[in-house]
Amino acid sequence: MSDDLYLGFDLSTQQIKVIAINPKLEPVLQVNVEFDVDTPEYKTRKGVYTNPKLNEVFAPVAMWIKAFDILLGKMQAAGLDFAKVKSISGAGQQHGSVFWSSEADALLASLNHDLPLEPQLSPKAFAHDMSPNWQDHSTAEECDYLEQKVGGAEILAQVTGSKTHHRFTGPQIMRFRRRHPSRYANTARISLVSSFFTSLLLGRIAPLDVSDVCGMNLWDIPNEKFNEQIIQLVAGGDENEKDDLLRKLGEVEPDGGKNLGPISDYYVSRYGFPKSCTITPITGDNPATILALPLRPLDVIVSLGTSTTLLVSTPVYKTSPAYHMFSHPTSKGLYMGMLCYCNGSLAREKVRDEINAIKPLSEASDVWTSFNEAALSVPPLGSTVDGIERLGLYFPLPEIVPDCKAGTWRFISDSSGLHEATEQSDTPIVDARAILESQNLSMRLRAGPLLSSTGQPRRVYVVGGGSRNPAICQVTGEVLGPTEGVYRLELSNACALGSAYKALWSVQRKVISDGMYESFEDFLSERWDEKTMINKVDDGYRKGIWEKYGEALAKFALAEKLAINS
Ligand SMILES: Nc1ncnc2c1ncn2[C@@H]1O[C@H](COP(=O)(O)OP(=O)(O)O)[C@@H](O)[C@H]1O
Ligand SMILES: O=C(CO)[C@@H](O)[C@H](O)COP(=O)(O)O
Repeated sequence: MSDDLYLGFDLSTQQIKVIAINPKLEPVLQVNVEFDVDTPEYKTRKGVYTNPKLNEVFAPVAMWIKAFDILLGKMQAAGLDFAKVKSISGAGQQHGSVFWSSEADALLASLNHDLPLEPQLSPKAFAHDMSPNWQDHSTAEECDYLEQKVGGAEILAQVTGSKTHHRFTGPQIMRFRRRHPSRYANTARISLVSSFFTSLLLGRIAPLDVSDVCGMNLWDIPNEKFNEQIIQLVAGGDENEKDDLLRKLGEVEPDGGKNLGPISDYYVSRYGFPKSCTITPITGDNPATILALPLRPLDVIVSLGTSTTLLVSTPVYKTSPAYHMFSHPTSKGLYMGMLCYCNGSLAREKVRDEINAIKPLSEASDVWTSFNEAALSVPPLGSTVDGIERLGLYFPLPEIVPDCKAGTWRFISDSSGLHEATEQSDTPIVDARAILESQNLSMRLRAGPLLSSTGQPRRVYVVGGGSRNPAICQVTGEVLGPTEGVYRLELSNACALGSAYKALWSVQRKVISDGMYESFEDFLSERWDEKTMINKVDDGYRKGIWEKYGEALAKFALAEKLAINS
């Protein structure tokens, strides 16, 4: 076995990470750079800036480039032999856009290897210094306009895989054009975070990725092309404006395993990458996550990063305004179904901090100890002997699923129905279980139709920062009730890992016939060793408890309606 290396990067909300693997899929290096900590001069909080008055959330593009410079330096300091790197792929937080200036191509092509990247590209390579972030909720007007013009949420979902969403790139580009007309006019090309990162590695502006392009509300998934009606609406109305936006967006690369070309000479001279190192399209962080595991029908991944996402891989293109469909990142004919929640780990951290404020931590405990004790000390749904149950909704940020303003709502269910409740003396303790239950009840309510007739999964795989938490894993098992249990991917960087697998596959996939390659699924299943990669962290289905949560679904749906209408 050779000692070649394959890299998977991840440019996510709060950090940039890399995993290097060898051809046996074994990780040999993991390094990360945390934006708030390692690039403090940008003064972001959790990797972003917010403007609550306008519901805006955005991130400085220069910070990502600076963080990438730092990450490469850390990889060097860790002794990574860049000369052994055969291929690179990666993952980017989805939906964010980067607005390149007309100087970008020339600047990318003439990088001086004596200098870091950031001062050579920023600000001149960009028509706008910020990237709208997936947590942004500023495009209600644009979403309503597009939905009304195209004929409603169902039609948009059929065509683009999703109804309009505030964070999706089409509505975001439309708002950018209206608010910053001269910057839009000065924009030569628009990348997603994924193709922006591919461009940095290639030294030229890269095509959009086949899966990540589905997070824009612009791509006609069944017909595999941009939807010209929507493009024209986003671009401002006439044919010329439509063509201009199509030029700005550029091509979409249909093959997720494509060798896009060799790495830019900049990295060869500065870090010692081989000239032959290939760049494979960087995709979205969620599409890359499904590449980290050999998924079978009825398996779901729950990704517990800054966002919470539920992901399935399916051959059926069945759309609904309730969830998202994306083209699969490697396999034509397969699709990724997804639910995405804005209030994932940051909402859990808020409840955790409220509990820690009343229950000071002992030296031995970590920051999650009291939260976990609280979550597991309360019975399912906080039930009392006299049949009272408690539910809650915890949205410190406006939520995507359901589309709801920011707020916290607590409910009591008794024989007379569901009532909104005020805070009580045990509130933060009960909240610990209630927030985990409500996050899982919401997934169960909506993912059911994507799964079996009973809505019960075979396995739940948990990945991402929150998957290290045993209480979170247990409540996930209790509510979703997978028949084979809950498994944790031991490497918490699932999307970086899936990306590294994609880089390896792109180089080693066998040619089956003219233009046909060995599928990613076959390639991975042959090499993947369940015993070393995952651990069972919860038994999943518990008779009686799963059914109890099933009965609570209608009440939970009502609680959501009450919160939306409040
Ligand atoms: N033991 C833990 N329990 C619960 N949450 C955790 C734990 N460890 C890390 N996290 C959460 O994981 C989040 C980061 O996850 P990660 O997958 O790295 O996110 P991203 O890819 O979005 O940057 C943090 O917001 C943190 O709250
Ligand atoms: O908006 C979505 C998916 O639609 C988010 O999942 C982003 O892709 C950001 O992911 P993390 O930083 O939480 O990994």
